Amino acid sequence: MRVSVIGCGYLGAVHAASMAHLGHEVVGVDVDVAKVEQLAGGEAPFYEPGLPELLASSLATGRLRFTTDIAEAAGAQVHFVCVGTPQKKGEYAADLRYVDAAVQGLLPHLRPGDVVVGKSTVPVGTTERIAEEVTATQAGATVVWNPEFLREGFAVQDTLHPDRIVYGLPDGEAGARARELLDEVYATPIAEGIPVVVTDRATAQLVKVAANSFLATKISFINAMAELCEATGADVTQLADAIGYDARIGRRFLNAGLGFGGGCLPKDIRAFMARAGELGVDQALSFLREVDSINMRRRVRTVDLVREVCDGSIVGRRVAVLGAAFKPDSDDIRDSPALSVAAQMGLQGAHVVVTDPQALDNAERMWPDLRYAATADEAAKEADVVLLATEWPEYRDLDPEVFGQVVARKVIVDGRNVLDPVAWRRAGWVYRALGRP
Ligand SMILES: NC(=O)c1ccc[n+]([C@@H]2O[C@H](COP(=O)([O-])OP(=O)(O)OC[C@H]3O[C@@H](n4cnc5c(N)ncnc54)[C@H](O)[C@@H]3O)[C@@H](O)[C@H]2O)c1
Ligand SMILES: O=c1ccn([C@@H]2O[C@H](COP(=O)(O)OP(=O)(O)O[C@H]3O[C@H](CO)[C@@H](O)[C@H](O)[C@H]3O)[C@@H](O)[C@H]2O)c(=O)[nH]1
Repeated sequence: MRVSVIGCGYLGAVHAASMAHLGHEVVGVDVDVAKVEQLAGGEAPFYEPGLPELLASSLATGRLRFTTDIAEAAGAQVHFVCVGTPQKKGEYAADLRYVDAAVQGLLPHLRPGDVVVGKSTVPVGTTERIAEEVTATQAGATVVWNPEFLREGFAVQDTLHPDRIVYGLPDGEAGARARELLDEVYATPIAEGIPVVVTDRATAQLVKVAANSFLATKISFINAMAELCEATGADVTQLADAIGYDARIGRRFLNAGLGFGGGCLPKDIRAFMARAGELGVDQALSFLREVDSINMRRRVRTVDLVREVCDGSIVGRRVAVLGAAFKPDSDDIRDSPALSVAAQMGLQGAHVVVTDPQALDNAERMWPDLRYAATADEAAKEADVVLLATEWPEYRDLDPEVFGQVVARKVIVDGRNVLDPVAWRRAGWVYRALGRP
């Protein structure tokens, strides 16, 4: 099938390459000239394991191309909208200007029978508004919502083998026809037995933000327990293991530490709260305000913990921050807890040196005032304190004996609760963590 993918960022680039991999004829469209050139040349514009190989194999089939010209979307039967929906400046609400521009750009190129498939995360009600705009210009086109649940770092695997596929369809013949096309698009994962949940459009939009709200709540729940553990000398990692054995609770997403960041969870829970307010049901989501506060408090607590191990002042202290990305296996620094804490400590007078295996270029662009080093050893040279902020495997696997020779003082704050306190203490380190004695 011929498909277009509008917006080729973390979501769209993987989606475009994956659709070509599944056998479809794909044109990826983006307004960013440099990104399109990179993608067309087979180069991934960001770090995502497996994407360079998928791009290379999909480009080699001749079924995948990239362009900045939206007119080249003409002729595709299915148009995936994958542009960004960031948080508005100074507000909780989502900024829908990119979705609106993408749809406006697409309108003149739609033909009867075309299906516009929203994949971006949008406030409930957006689809219906867009559907009105689309049908006013091209009455024979249909708008559906097919939210995306991929995780960065696992984006290729999650796109090709998702946990579920959700179709938000309009009623009647148009919905039935769109479903046929989507079944054809996802024929391979469907044949693998991936469940397809067919809903109305409002439900599909809500499924996405509900899922992210649940994940954020689970993380903040365990981080709230970490606050209790800090007040009582208990250990949040053991607590998480113990409650996680209960199959109704589950251990995943109960890793306490610096909290959640990234281009999705923080802005999605805020946009959801804003939308609930517009709908007059803000009380229903008032708990998300607490989820957000617990999460942001972890960043403040981390700076305090570093101050504590510096005998009350970080002014002039050398702090090595291991990690800049919002999570391992990604170079994404959007709302990164690691950089947020690094910047705070810098503002408070510490000499901060940040390192990361993949995110240094992005970090330097966004936070030019921080100092950076290529490796953990370089960052930690003569450091008074090391803060593990993003749990990349190379930081989890550091040998405390060897690493101890680099630093000025053997003091480590484990912001992700991934190091073995016994091994680090045995090697002479002062080991501190969030929610752990
Ligand atoms: N990143 C993820 O893991 C992920 C997962 C699921 C859902 N989502 C959702 O997907 C959407 C995209 O997220 P992302 O992380 O890929 O963002 P991103 O910023 O990486 O990518 C967005 C892309 O859209 C392009 N763009 C903007 N306006 C355009 C236009 N008018 N025409 C064509 N291209 C345009 C930008 O240049 C950019 O390359 C968001 O709604 C996000 O919430 C993201
Ligand atoms: O136990 C945990 C699990 C995660 N995190 C943090 O939570 C954030 C988000 O992690 P994750 O959900 O793995 O990353 P994303 O790639 O942002 O994926 C989320 O956001 C995407 C965009 O909406 C969705 O598609 C995914 O399903 C959803 O997991 C990161 O900062 C993690 O460090 C924790 O602090 N503790």
